[in-house]
Amino acid sequence: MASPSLTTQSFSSNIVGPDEPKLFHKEKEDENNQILQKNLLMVSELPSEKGWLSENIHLYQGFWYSTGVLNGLLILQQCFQAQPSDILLATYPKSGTTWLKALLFILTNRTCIDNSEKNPLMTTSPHELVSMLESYAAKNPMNPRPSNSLMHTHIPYTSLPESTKSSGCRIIYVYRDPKDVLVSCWHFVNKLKPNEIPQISLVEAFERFSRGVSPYGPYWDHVLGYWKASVEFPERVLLLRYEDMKRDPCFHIKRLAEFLGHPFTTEEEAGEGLVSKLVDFCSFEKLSNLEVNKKGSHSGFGFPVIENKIFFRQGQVGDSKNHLAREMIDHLDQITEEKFKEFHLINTFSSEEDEISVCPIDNVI
Ligand SMILES: Nc1ncnc2c1ncn2[C@@H]1O[C@H](COP(=O)(O)OS(=O)(=O)O)[C@@H](OP(=O)(O)O)[C@H]1O
Repeated sequence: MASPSLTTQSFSSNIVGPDEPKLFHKEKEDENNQILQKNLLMVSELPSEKGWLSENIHLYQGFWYSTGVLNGLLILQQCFQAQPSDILLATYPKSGTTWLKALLFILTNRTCIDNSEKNPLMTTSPHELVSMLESYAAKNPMNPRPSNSLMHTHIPYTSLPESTKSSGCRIIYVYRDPKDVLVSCWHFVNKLKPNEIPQISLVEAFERFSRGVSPYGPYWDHVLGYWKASVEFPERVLLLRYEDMKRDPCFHIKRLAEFLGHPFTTEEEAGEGLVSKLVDFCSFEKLSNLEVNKKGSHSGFGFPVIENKIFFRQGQVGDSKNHLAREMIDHLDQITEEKFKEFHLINTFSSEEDEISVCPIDNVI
């Protein structure tokens, strides 16, 4: 039997609709601008560096953010109210967000998994179905809570709004080999950037990523924040690793369902049951080949139009070996070892790297 849905799905947004009186629009716009101005003043006093795209990024509470994201984060810290039934997916960028958004959406709406129009994932990007909190808050500063209880953020654990910790809401954190994260992020940023902005080279991206100066970086502190929380509050924070999920997705989906308090039934787990259907539907091959993800677009991250296809590239473990030189790989592995050693997260990525053939350094662009 299918388990009940965990979320009340409503695809309406909290943005003022077209029927609202013009005056209301104007007042709302003025209020939004006041909040923005106040936050910008605060941001202007923070340490800044050149970002991966054209604009500067700022150091706030030990992590780097673009101005728009930081504005969203400040709004969330000021007034976001989490509910105990909320489910928050947290990730460092390019660690499996799109995949987990799709999986969690289906997991919490188990009745609608099929290839018909009734399944929202057939026609809508996972990024539209599961809102990113900081981006939503920047657009809706007076009411920064999306209507769905399934939400996503890239914000590090230590900077999350207090209510996400005190409410007891569930947090699922996915992390991935930092070398693959760097390469995925570099490809993404260069696809996202407007034509008039020059590309960031991989060497430059590597240098900044290694120093921790990357969007929401340092990567290592990001992972450790959630790792520590999962050790302290295992009933509230679940850590998943992209590579483990690729190896045995069914096993980890079952873990996920149990963590959310809605384990699968024996029937759902068996053979071609719901678990394997769900895993197949959310696989890279299936999702990336849906019409909506090949041809569709949505707005977000401060961009009016983002093509859905740029969230799907290869979906493989270890692609970084095709881009990074041996020296770069060794350097990133060394940082990972130093940072993670005392927390027993050491060498979690070594098995993928044993038989790698790597790019000569001169070939890295
Ligand atoms: N369904 C599925 N299964 C496995 N892997 C997938 C899936 N969908 C997307 N991807 C790969 O995930 C990478 C994008 O990361 P994110 O989704 O975290 O990006 S973002 O933070 O939301 O921008 C990016 O990784 P790379 O291919 O290495 O660049 C995507 O290809």
